[in-house]
Parts: sequence; structure tokens; C-alpha cells
Amino acid sequence: MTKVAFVTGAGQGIGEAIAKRLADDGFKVAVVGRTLTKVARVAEEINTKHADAALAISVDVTKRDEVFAAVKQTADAFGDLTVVINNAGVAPTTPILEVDEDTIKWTFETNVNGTIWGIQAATETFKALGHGGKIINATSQAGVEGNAELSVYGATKFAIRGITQTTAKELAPLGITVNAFAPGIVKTPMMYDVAHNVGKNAGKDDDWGMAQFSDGIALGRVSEPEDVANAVGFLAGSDSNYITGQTLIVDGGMVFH
Ligand SMILES: NC(=O)C1=CN([C@@H]2O[C@H](COP(=O)(O)OP(=O)(O)OC[C@H]3O[C@@H](n4cnc5c(N)ncnc54)[C@H](O)[C@@H]3O)[C@@H](O)[C@H]2O)C=CC1
Ligand SMILES: CC(=O)C(C)=O
Repeated sequence: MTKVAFVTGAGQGIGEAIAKRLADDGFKVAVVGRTLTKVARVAEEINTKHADAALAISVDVTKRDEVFAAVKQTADAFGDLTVVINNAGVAPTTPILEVDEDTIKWTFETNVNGTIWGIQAATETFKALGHGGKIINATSQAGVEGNAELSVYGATKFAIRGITQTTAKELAPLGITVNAFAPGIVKTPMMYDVAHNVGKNAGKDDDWGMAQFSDGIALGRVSEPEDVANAVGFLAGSDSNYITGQTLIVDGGMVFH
């Protein structure tokens, strides 16, 4: 079986690191995201290292039809599909009294609906191909323990852990495993944006904002995207075959469950 992965939100940050890690591990990779120029750059860098290993696809994960079409396009292009990684996400900073309907809608449509469309599309394609597969969802340490000012985001990430557990039970008879990864504080545009907003809300700078999250990490440093990609490489590989419904926390020691 050819190893073929579909990774959303792969134009930067954690998704980019996952796509590159899986290509290094011998996967063909669909590098998927909203902005074609961003995913095209990542795909080109992968193809320079591993000829014809990557395909760039522009998709808005809130759109069910687009996700289904892109998953099918991936299987058609590479002749198989074995792993789907629902990594794309958004993280608005939301002090509770400032939460509004638009923010709830946008965040849930991206993080929760996008994950559900990815699970559905993966399942449909795995079934059509006549074999099982692996689905891997991005949650967060903020989906394991509540973080101040991240109520809406945290709600979506708690939901993703729930969806991971329910679909693991539902899809096991099809030979499909469903797991999640929960990063801690990772050096990506998302986290720098959160740190900036939390700092600004307190009348402080970005470093202060970042410290609200990073102080107390047991291993004494914030995460590189590659720290997360290493764990996802494990979840995407055969060494995790007997694991399903679990959330692998990759946070350097922030929350202990
Ligand atoms: N950076 C961090 O500290 C943490 C990140 N995470 C999670 O890891 C995942 C990746 O996060 P980062 O790389 O940090 O974020 P990021 O913001 O740097 O990258 C996310 C990517 O997702 C894409 N995206 C957003 N909405 C989309 C949509 N509707 N359709 C398609 N693509 C879309 C963005 O364009 C962006 O390229 C997210 O699910 C995030 O919630 C979890 C815990 C900590
Ligand atoms: C953005 C995020 O997932 C955090 C702070 O855990």
C-alpha cells in the first residue's frame, strides 16, 4: 500500500512541519490550505527534496464539498489514501464578555465543522478504496484544560477530543483509527497572535502575553513545530496501529492527564 497523507492547514506552522515530516517518512502528501501560494511553496520545498511527493490543493475546510473534492483528488492523484490529518484551525482571543455570535460561528465552522468534514471525507474514500486508515485531529492543551481568554477556541478543542473518541468507536469496525494531538505553546503565527492579543488586553507587550502561557512548562521551553510533527509522525505510522480514540499531549509538560 502506498503511504498517502492529506494534511490541512499545511501552508505554515504545525501543518507545514507535519507535511514535511511525513514526506521524509516516505509519504506522498497533499499539502492543503486556504491560500494556494502558501501551500504551493510548501509543496515545492517538499518536491525539491523528494521528487513528486507533494501536491498543493487550495481548500476552505469550512466548505464540506471542497473538503470531499480535495480528499478524492488526493486519492486519484496518488492512487491511494492512508492518513487524513485535520490540522487547520483558528484561535481568536476572546475574553468572555467580548464573545459574539460571529466569532463563535467562524471558530466552530473552522475547527469543529472542518474536522467533521475531514473525518467524513476520509471515511468515504477509505471505504471506496476498500481498506481502513488513520484519521488524526488537532486539538490543544487548551482542549484538555481551560485557558483564560480562549473560551471559544477551547470549546472547539474540547469538542474535537469528544469527536475523536466517538468516531474512534464508530469507525473501528471499518479498520479506521481516530486519534488527536494536543500541542502546547508552539512557535507559529497563531501562537504569536494569541500572545500579542493577551498582552494588549492587559496593556502589556507580546513577551508578557507569551509568558502567561509559557511560564511553568516543565521542560523549560516553548515548542518548535517539529516537536509536534514528531508525535504526529508516530500517530501516522504503523507503530500506533493499536491506538485509537486517544489524545497525545505534546506540550513539554503543561497539563498532566
Ligand atoms: N501554535 C500553537 O501553540 C498551537 C496550535 N494548536 C493547533 O494546531 C493547529 C495548527 O496551528 P498553527 O500551525 O499554530 O496555526 P497557524 O495559524 O500558524 O496555521 C494554521 C493554518 O490553517 C489555515 N486555515 C485556517 N482556516 C482555514 C480554513 N478555513 N481552511 C483551510 N485552511 C485554514 C491557515 O491559513 C493557516 O495556514 C491548529 O488546529 C491549532 O489550533 C494547538 C495547540 C497550540
Ligand atoms: C493556541 C493554543 O492552542 C494554545 C494557547 O494552547
